Amino acid sequence: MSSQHADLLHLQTILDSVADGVFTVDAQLRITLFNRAAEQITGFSRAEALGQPCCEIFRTSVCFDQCPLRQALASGEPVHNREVNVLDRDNREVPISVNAAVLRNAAGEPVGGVETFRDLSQLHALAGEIRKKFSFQNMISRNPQMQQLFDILPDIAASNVTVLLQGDSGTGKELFARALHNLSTRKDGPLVVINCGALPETLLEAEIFGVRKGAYTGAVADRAGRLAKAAGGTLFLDEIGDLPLSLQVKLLRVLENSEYQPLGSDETCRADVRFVTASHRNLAELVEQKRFRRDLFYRLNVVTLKIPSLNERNEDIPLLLETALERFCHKYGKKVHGFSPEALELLLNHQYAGNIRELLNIVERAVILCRGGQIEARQLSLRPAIPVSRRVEGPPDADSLRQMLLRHRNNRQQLARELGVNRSTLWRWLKKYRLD
Ligand SMILES: Nc1ncnc2c1ncn2[C@@H]1O[C@H](COP(=O)(O)OP(=O)(O)OP(=O)(O)O)[C@@H](O)[C@H]1O
Repeated sequence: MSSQHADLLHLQTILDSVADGVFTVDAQLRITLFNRAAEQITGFSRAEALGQPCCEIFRTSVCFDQCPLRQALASGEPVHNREVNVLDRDNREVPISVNAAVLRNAAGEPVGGVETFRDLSQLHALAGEIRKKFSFQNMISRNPQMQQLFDILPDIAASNVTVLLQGDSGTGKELFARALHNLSTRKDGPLVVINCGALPETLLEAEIFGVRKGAYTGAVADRAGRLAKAAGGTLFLDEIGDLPLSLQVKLLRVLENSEYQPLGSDETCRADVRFVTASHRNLAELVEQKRFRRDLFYRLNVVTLKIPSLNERNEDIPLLLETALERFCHKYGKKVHGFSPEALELLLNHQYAGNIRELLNIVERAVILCRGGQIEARQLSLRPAIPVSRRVEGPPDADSLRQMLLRHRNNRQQLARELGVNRSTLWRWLKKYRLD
């Protein structure tokens, strides 16, 4: 046996004792070594693999446009921890993490490459289990405060009590409202949502309480309000802090004796709804400022659930990112397996002023832009964080808002996205400064 052959056998024995899959290629990307773990993960035997172009044996989702080996050979730099899927011999997809590096001869010239890879199937299965464990009614959180809310939600839902949800924009208040409805005895009835900040006073009154024909010019027929539409179910009043004082009196009456009168009518109707309300503003403070009726406040906050902002539960960011990635890959038919280490670093340290809605927007945009197997930092286009003071106080000053609106050429959806708020919040801000 030549000494070169003996060296090769030694090397093969060493490689076979490694738990990760390892193969090497020559300059033409033909397989020259293939260890036991590589056989187990791909299902191909060493005899089948040796001498074959690596893309015929090691069939990954990135072979033709983002091959880690080609990239390492082209740049001379190793590629680390790239998550891809490999098709095994039976055409089953196996998730793996890949590293690639250049092999050089004694003179330092590239003569081929080495790829090592780890089977992530078990890790993924475990991640799925963890996600299941921390999911509740379409909401995901491992934060102890949120877990406590998940825990008490079924009892609160069953009690039919009026619930006030307090939390910043994008924290999931509407998801909580839906969960309260779905877990209640009214689940087979309708869940009707109305945003009290999105309509001017008269329209809002007509929307909630309904209109009788002739109540005002244009009211040519009777129109049922959301209170009537929600009969037998739940009425979710979002941004209740924006309800004008005149309507607060009317709502109080419904809460006290279930009675109301549609606009332009003397007839008294009975309401059969469960109320859930939400506000990103502190209602108790609005009461002190005399902008919200104290008696209504006490009626609404029989049970108040405070939903923490995403900054108060950073531990949720990885799970949310992973779920969002899966959701948007499915929506756009893309195969993106993860985030590059730099992208992940940015995402984990970002201040999500728009909370979960902002996180979802960032991932959605990145998935749309992503061409390779993973999301890169440049696809995130993270805007600088909005200062905390602005987040809590509300809109930027009138001038800044006007300039931002101009910059987005009046496209409110884009502007709302930049500010990390929903469109109705932006609508209120524009109205406040008469920019609407
Ligand atoms: N815990 C969560 N897990 C997964 N997705 C979530 C979670 N919380 C919120 N989301 C998602 O984030 C987005 C915003 O949530 P939602 O509309 O419920 O927030 P909100 O507090 O009602 O916002 P706003 O006050 O601006 O109306 C939605 O797409 C929702 O599905």
